[in-house]
Amino acid sequence: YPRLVVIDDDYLQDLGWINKVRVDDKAVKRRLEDLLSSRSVSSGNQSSWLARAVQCIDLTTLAGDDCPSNVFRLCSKASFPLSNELTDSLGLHHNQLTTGAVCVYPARVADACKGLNLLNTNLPVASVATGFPTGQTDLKLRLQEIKYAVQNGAKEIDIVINRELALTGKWRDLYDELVAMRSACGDSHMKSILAVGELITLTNVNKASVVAMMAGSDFIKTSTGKETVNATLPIGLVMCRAIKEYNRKTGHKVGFKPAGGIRTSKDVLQWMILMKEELGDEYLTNVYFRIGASALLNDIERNLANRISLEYSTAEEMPLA
Ligand SMILES: O=C[C@H](O)COP(=O)(O)O
Repeated sequence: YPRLVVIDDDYLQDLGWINKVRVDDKAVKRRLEDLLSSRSVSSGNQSSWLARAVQCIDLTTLAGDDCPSNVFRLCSKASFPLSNELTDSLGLHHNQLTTGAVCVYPARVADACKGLNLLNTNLPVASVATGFPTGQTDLKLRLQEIKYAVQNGAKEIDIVINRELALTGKWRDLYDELVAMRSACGDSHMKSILAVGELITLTNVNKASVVAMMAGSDFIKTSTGKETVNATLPIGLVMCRAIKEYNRKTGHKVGFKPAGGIRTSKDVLQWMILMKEELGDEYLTNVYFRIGASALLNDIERNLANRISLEYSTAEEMPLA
């Protein structure tokens, strides 16, 4: 594959690597054009790809008016994302398909755990933390927030990185903060949100990805969904290459989570093609691939229903999503 990320041969297993990275923006554009024009999912395979996409969704609600009842509804939807008719059409048992996780604010983690428990579903609860979405609080408070979410039952913590440190090139300080966050997560997985829309250059995206992985992130995640620019394919490609390079140099496999603005079946199929082509089939499973999305499931349901009945339902006909 063409090298998009250039790292000097004499790199060390330390932050010296970061200073030697640059991304060729034109090569990123070319690779994506090539990928999207030469690869597609055949019509006959789209239903199974979309079912797989459902399993990778971190079904998310991150709203100011979240409350126990809508979090319970989210948990129900995550536990039984498709109607019986749709699961039958996919040849699956009714309780065989769930989303990858539910994702909520720290104050709603206990509600989500209770809801999933009532539904008898063994799905992880992911919590955003560290002053999500901006991260603009003291480090001590950000670490306390992680611990609060973990104590309430979150098995995955979606932290936000400190953008000031990234934008001013203080990669060592960023690394130190992330190591402290990793430690606060304990046994829970850490997903590091880079807020790529605020990092200005693809080179910064690559550097932030590498620092986050070096600090022990289980996943790197594009965005909070609250920035002006969220998950885009060029940014995703750069992050995938960082994951690949990191794996090649260290043997560690880090997961990837695009999030923010992924709303249609067409969008998600493009992301899955990117995963398959850049990182391989393992990155089409929810062990290594998650999609942070609040509205995507609705469109997938409508798309699958369309394949059965040849009628594209309205969003209102799938109200729970
Ligand atoms: O992490 C998840 C994102 O906040 C979801 O963003 P979205 O509402 O654009 O799907």
